[in-house]
Amino acid sequence: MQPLANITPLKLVSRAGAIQVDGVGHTYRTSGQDVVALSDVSFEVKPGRFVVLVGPSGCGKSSLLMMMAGLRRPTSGTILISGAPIDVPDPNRVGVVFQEPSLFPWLTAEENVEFPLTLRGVARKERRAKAQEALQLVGLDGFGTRHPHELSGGMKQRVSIARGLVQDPPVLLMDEPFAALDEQTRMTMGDELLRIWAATGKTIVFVTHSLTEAVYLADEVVVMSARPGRIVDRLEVALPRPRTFEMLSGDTFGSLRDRIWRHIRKSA
Ligand SMILES: Nc1ncnc2c1ncn2[C@@H]1O[C@H](COP(=O)(O)OP(=O)(O)OP(=O)(O)O)[C@@H](O)[C@H]1O
Repeated sequence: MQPLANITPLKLVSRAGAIQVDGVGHTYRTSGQDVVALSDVSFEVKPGRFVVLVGPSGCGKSSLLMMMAGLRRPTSGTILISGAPIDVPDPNRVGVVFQEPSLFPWLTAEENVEFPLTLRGVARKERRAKAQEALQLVGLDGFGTRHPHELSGGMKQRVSIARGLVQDPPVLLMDEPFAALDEQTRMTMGDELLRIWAATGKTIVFVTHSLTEAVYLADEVVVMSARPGRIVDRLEVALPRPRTFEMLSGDTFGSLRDRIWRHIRKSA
């Protein structure tokens, strides 16, 4: 009989929030010619990590995010979210925030946040309670009855983040969410996002063109080549948390940003 010490204990590991991208490629078939956007992209994200994707314009970052959100099918390879394939959007597993907040102008902030729950037929009282909780999380307590035109750019993006979080998905995908904001608001929103991330423990995959934003936010930066996008580097950001403004001028920060820039310059 096998001695007990040699038996590997069965590990009950929760895969909620884990992302596995395996050999993913994507080709857009247009009437003129095929556009190979991505080729053989593989990486894993452990639950609760903050991963930032960077790469030259047109390298396929948004396409990759759309596939991770179930909004597009890979031409090759597989994507697992929380251990299962993602073939169609599933707001219970993945929340998505885009560059433009894309709020309905005729709905209040609260109603915009509630919208995914309204689509699912959730009762009004429960919808309202969840929307208020999400608005509180993004720092918009008391602004629920305002319409989008009564909110600043940063506040609108907060509403959009609250909408992405309202169904409490373990994964949040963010495609250049702060790109349209002025620099000061963008910095503040970065800190706000880190606060929300720390409070919720979500897995976040965040796309940006800003190398400073990438290093400031990330546990890990994944660098992609020019189209067809492939992964050319993965950098662990070994800066302590909470991140602070002072870190931006430190040597560690500078050398990480330089390393990313060297890849991007080579690809451009
Ligand atoms: N619907 C489409 N039909 C044809 N080609 C497309 C389509 N969408 C994207 N592409 C092409 O696929 C490539 C990747 O596009 P994608 O938007 O994913 O890149 P990106 O890295 O997010 O770009 P950017 O950083 O400029 O936002 C680009 O060459 C783009 O022109």
